[in-house]
Amino acid sequence: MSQITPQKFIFERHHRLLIRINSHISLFSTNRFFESDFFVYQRFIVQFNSTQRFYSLSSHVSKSRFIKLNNLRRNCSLSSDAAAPFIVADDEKYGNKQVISITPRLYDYILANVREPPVSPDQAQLLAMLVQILGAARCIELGVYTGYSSLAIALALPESGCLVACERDAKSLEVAKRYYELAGVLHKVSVKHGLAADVLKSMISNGETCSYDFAFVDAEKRMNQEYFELLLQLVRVGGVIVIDNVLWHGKVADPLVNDAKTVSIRNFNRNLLADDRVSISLARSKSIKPLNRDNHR
Ligand SMILES: C[S@@+](CC[C@H](N)C(=O)[O-])C[C@H]1O[C@@H](n2cnc3c(N)ncnc32)[C@H](O)[C@@H]1O
Repeated sequence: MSQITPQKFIFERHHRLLIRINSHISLFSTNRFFESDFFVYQRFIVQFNSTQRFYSLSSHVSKSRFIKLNNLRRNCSLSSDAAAPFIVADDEKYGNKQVISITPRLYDYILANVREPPVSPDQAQLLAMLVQILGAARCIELGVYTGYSSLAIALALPESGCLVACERDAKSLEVAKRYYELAGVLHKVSVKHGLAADVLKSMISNGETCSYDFAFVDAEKRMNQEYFELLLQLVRVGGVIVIDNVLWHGKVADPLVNDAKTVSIRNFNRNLLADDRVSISLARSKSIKPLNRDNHR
């Protein structure tokens, strides 16, 4: 149950977020800025080009501060050692999550592949916050595992909301369902056991196009392009699609790494950059998934 805590207390941890949604989304957390400065962006947030809105969740954050913080981050990043390895720690304090330094090479990759690199709070908070800001009622998650991120989404949904949670591994789903029940959100979650692409295709055939507000993609990385195309049909204009771990532990920026998964993520990132159907932003997260989860991808 401790996994639920960060989402439950999302508004009580004094994170100040400024989120701008017009041609892109910018996110940053002012009070966590300094401690998290050296961790990488790893998640694309995709929004359909439509709305011209401005959300300020903190009246204390001015635009000039935004610019100042961005400049500072840039200086810090550029001062890091070119020869430093990407992976700098496996920190017990953060549940043995792997953290990554921004080296000049990775930073260059970020600059070349995103329209604006923002800063964000940690993963589940970001998902829950996006769901709340969007006023999302219908969401999709691809890749549930034991339910951590889907729980964050389900908790942020209204009582009448619905999350389609898709996972190919039945055992993981059983664990997830136990936590949905314990958290009192089981009624909001429609669990789909199967391959994500097949589930999305059947949702399209069932006439569910343009009926979802939000999607989180965290399943088979090599399928990201296909998931994305299917989700573009299911998520409404103005909706948001979040794609996990697009920097792939920094490997996308390493020309010496050319395994199939890395190449496919690299190609997907490049395609997304050129895709004018959507606005994109790359959100930094403080932590990367625990190493042992890689076995499930
Ligand atoms: C990184 S884990 C998801 C973690 C989860 N989103 C969370 O934060 O707790 C990836 C999951 O995707 C599932 N998966 C991988 N390929 C899949 C596919 N083609 N269809 C459905 N699920 C898939 C794996 O079984 C694994 O449980």
